[in-house]
Amino acid sequence: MRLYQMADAVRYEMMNTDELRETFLLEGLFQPGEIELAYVDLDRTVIGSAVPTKAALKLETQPELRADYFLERRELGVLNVGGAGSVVVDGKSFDLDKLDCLYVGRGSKEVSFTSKDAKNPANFYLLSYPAHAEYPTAMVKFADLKGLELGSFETCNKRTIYKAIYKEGIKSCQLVMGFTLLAEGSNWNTMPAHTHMRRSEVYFYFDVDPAHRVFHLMGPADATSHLVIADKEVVVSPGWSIHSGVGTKNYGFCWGMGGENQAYDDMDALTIAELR
Ligand SMILES: O=C[C@H](O)[C@@H](O)CC(=O)C(=O)O
Ligand SMILES: [Zn+2]
Repeated sequence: MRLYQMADAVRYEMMNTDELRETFLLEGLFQPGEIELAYVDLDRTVIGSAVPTKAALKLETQPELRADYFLERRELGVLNVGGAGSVVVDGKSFDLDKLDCLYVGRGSKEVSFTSKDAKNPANFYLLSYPAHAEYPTAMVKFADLKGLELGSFETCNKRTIYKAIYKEGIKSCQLVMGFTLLAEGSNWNTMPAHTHMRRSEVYFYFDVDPAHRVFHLMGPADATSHLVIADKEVVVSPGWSIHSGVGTKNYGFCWGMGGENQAYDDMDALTIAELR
């Protein structure tokens, strides 16, 4: 498992492009036939991917966790952004089509991933945090999610927010997770931007056209930087950082958070005019 140590807002100010990318950006996830995992010291986040092809992939415990099994002290969110697949949790199978989301509760001993068609494999995005209690494993289908419409065509930020794991949805200890789809012709996410010191956030960009990129904005409001990112790359956003992006074309992204306070709208809002 790769280990990431987050920089604070002081070190951030001194970092060049390569250092920002090495610290805050995760590349190279979603390898066919593999499970990839990264451990981030901030909020003890584990970020990963599972792309099963012909054989099932098993979520094994990792030496760095010092745990008998992966979810001994953790909970897990799974979002499928690929072809149809299944997640089997302690013998119970959940079928996930594209944009279906699964919560796997603490204490689940065996988790494995399969694809229906190895030629169009499932792409499971994984996000895990420590958990103090067990909540039931539960799935929510994309079709059953009620979208929240935000933004407008005039400001190029028309998008729909789908909340899956949160206070009024699937229950969890600290994980809050959902995804946002940009309308065609809109390219700004999370603008006006915000911070939330109570939670760190992880942005996983998907459905980014291979010829296009998203300019992800980060940093404190008065000292922003950007990371140019391609499809299926992930940015870690500490509580002091804004997290917003503008694509050269529309795209989707999964947002997930760990920390305290699961109220989705617990955000410290910034005006556009405050940004530098
Ligand atoms: O804390 C919440 C998150 O930053 C996102 O949910 C914001 C988002 O998806 C958007 O505005 O497009
Ligand atoms: Zn946020």
